[in-house]
Amino acid sequence: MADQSEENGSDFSFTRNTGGLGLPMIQTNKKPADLEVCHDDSTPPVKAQTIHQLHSLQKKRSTPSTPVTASTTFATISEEDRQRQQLQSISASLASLTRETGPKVVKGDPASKGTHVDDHYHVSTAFNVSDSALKFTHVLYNLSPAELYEQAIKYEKGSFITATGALATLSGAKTGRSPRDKRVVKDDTTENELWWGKGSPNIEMDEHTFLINRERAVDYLNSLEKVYVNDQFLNWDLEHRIKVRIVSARAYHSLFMHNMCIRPTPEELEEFGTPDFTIYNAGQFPCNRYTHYMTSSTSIDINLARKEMVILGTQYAGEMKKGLFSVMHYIMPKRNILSLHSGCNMGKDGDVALFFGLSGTGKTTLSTDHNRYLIGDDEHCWSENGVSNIEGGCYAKCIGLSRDNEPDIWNAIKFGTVLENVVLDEHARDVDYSDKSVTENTRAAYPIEYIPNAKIPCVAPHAKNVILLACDAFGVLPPVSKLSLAQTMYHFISGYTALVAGTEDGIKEPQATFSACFGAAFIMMHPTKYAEMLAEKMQTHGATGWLVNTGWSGGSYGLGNRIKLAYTRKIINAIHSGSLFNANYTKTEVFGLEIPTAVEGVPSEILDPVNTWSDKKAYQDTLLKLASLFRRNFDGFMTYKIGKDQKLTEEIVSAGPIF
Ligand SMILES: Nc1ncnc2c1ncn2[C@@H]1O[C@H](COP(=O)(O)OP(=O)(O)OP(=O)(O)O)[C@@H](O)[C@H]1O
Ligand SMILES: O=C([O-])CC(=O)C(=O)O
Ligand SMILES: [Ca+2]
Ligand SMILES: [Mn+2]
Repeated sequence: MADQSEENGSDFSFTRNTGGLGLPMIQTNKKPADLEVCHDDSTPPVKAQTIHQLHSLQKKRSTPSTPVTASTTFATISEEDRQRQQLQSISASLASLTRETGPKVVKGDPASKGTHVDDHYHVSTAFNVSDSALKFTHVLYNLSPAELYEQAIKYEKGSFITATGALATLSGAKTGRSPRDKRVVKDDTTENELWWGKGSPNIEMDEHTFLINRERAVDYLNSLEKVYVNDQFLNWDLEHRIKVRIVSARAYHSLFMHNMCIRPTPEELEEFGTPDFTIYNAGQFPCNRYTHYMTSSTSIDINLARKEMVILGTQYAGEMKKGLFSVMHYIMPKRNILSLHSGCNMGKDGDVALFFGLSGTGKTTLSTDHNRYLIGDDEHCWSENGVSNIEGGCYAKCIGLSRDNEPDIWNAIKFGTVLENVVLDEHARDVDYSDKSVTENTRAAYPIEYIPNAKIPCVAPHAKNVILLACDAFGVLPPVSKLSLAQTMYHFISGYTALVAGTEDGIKEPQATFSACFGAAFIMMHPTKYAEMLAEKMQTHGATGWLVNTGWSGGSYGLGNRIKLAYTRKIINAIHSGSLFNANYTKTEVFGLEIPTAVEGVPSEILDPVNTWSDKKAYQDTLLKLASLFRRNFDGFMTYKIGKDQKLTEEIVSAGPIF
């Protein structure tokens, strides 16, 4: 400290003039009488007799963030009754289906003083006493990010606060979803309603097996000292909002869902009641491979009739996010609302764009746009009311993240954000976003309001542009093309992208992936059901379809390069502004795609990929190869009718490649 000499009441001071050499000389200021007792009485002492009392002074009761309205003051029950009802509801969620007793749940952290089991807010139905009914399961209910940070750091190895304040954590052995372990209960209803068999993501299981896994998860959770419970919402459209409860064993899971689902206000939480859907996440505990249907120690099981999902054997948090998305793909279309694996943003004039695409194609990157309002980055509903985000947060890929390329995402990685599987400096806690040591699928989950231009509530009018993103590692699809409605449907049903298989062991063939509706892993009904709804909505609202290749240019992977993000952004800007709609177009061979002759800010020669390949024969061969992969994939859909008459189906089929 430079200057303390003028501080009030100080007994000693450093002189300012040290002559610039060494430590300053100590001088006494006061008269000898003052020096008899050396004490600082500038502030009164703390009113605490013990260290416990001192600690208890630190915390005060939370107050509601919004004023309690007159109606709720009169209508509601006492605080005590409400707390009891809430615990009863949680206890019911955690109940075994085979025992009459338990579990006993109590609110609060078992580690903290003041949470006693004789607290009057606990529920016990222990008449026939069994061991499991004797113990209490502590419920950590809708904790705040700060509380969850403390829990994670104290109890979950591999949890760290990064230099920018995010919570870095590890998801364990699984660093991505396990689609082959995702099962759906086939009962009399779902047998007819859902898409089963070849190509479908719904692997069947029976009700009985589901109950075995549910019991396993519930017993595991109840055996723990404490569980986390999140009560939250899905879908910003209030008319179609869904209440979800997530029971989990890790603070990481609770904070992830806190960020990803819509966060209720304290008042909404008071009136929460019974959830519409419940997740039991017992991810640390495996399923039993002697159980029927189990093919690994991982099982993610959805039971639509019971409105429940069970997770065993994987801690990857994306299973919860995408499991709920699957559920929305069932509930919403039944209400004639289209669920979409897409990002969404809106311009200042209210023009709305949807960004479809498989993982890694740019939904999050391109919907997060400094010049537009963000509605959401990954999951939406399109209803009569317009477009609404399903979630309350974003889930961005972090590999290669840079401040320059993605400033808004970069800045969102701060206190409250969950950073999965990243590598950080052991001392400074700076994250190295280029490091793939744990996985290539490093991720950041943050509340949507961390993006400065997010629109809250996350709802928008009907879509004007429907942008299909494909990361084409073959390098033959044009950077942008304008699609007819039939072409949009053809490409929507195809759901193409091609990424590179293994980036490490030398150059490999790009891997073509076809995932119907750009999200086959999450749809529940047949793809044509969603396609039909999309066609109807696009027709009604006059939306234009676009195909944007965010992948390779100038050759396939290994020869060419990924299209510069800056160029893709220029293309997207031209779509938003309407200038691309009115541009001049030429038609490509084979795929019959309309490509613009010029886009502002983009070198014209890259707009037709043939120009960027030095080996024209190789280009032609690769183009035909990709076209035949498209045709082979689409064969599986040829027999399905789309829309009210056969005409649209025929148009869609002939909108594919011709060769
Ligand atoms: N031209 C480009 N356009 C879009 N993204 C690009 C481009 N070039 C590189 N990228 C990178 O590709 C990645 C796109 O990932 P993004 O998170 O947007 O995927 P996503 O479609 O949201 O996938 P998911 O559904 O798995 O979340 C980002 O890491 C981005 O930096
Ligand atoms: O679900 C995940 O793990 C990531 C994601 O958004 C996707 O794969 O579409
Ligand atoms: Ca994303
Ligand atoms: Mn996604």
